[in-house]
Amino acid sequence: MTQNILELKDVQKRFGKTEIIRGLNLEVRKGERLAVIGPNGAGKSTLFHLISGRLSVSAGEIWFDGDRINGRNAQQIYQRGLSRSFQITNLFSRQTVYENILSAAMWAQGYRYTFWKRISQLQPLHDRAQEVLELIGLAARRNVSVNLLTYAEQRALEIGMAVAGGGHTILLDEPTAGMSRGESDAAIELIKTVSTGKTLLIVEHDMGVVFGLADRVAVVVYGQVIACDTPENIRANAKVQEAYLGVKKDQKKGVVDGIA
Ligand SMILES: Nc1ncnc2c1ncn2[C@@H]1O[C@H](COP(=O)(O)OP(=O)(O)OP(=O)(O)O)[C@@H](O)[C@H]1O
Repeated sequence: MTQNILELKDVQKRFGKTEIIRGLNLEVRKGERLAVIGPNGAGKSTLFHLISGRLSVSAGEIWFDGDRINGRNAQQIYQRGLSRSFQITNLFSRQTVYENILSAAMWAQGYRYTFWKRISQLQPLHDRAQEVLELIGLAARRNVSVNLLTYAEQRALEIGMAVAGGGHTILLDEPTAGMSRGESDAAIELIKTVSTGKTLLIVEHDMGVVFGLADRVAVVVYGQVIACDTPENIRANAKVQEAYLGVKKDQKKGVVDGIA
């Protein structure tokens, strides 16, 4: 029997009068790697904000690990085991790599940054921060200010901060955006490593990353999931090819082959 770790039931999100998420249903299985793809503006990031508690739903239900989580705040959801990536803009750019990882681990435990001095006594959090540093390959950059890291290193740090809290489910929003092919390949390996034994949801535009990582792919178009299936079946799905790309297969075959 398949166990779902996350379920979205008829979720809606409006900004003012504009409906962005329009009755979205999605089931995520425990331990799977699920990629969320779709055209620009389809609502993928909004969907992640709803799941992680950064935004509240206008209607519908979100269930995570047996609990209804819509209505709970981001930290409560994080503490239940759902970690999401921090954007670069959320990193403390003048703090070191280590301090950023430690801050993320602290936040997951419910500490605020003002507890900084007392945290030196909290050895388990330091141990966790060191473990994550090694996991993401930044141990040698431990004491470097974040603003001196390369772009790829900053993205790796974001992933590290997402997993620092030890959540069993990880949300990553476009973790390879702006990377070269080589950097993306390294990021795929890193994401595989950090998500081993966990559930992963990833919003991703790069189809090489999607097909290199995902067990299943959910296609979001105009605020709804129009298909959720294995990469092979998504590749062959005519509805996806038309709706996702907005073209008929014979009109733009090369591009369709690109996604497929
Ligand atoms: N806070 C907000 N207020 C009003 N409109 C918003 C807000 N956040 C997002 N939107 C709108 O919702 C729509 C979906 O945005 P979202 O960022 O979720 O799409 P996306 O699928 O992640 O797009 P992309 O692939 O380009 O990142 C867009 O039209 C966006 O302008």
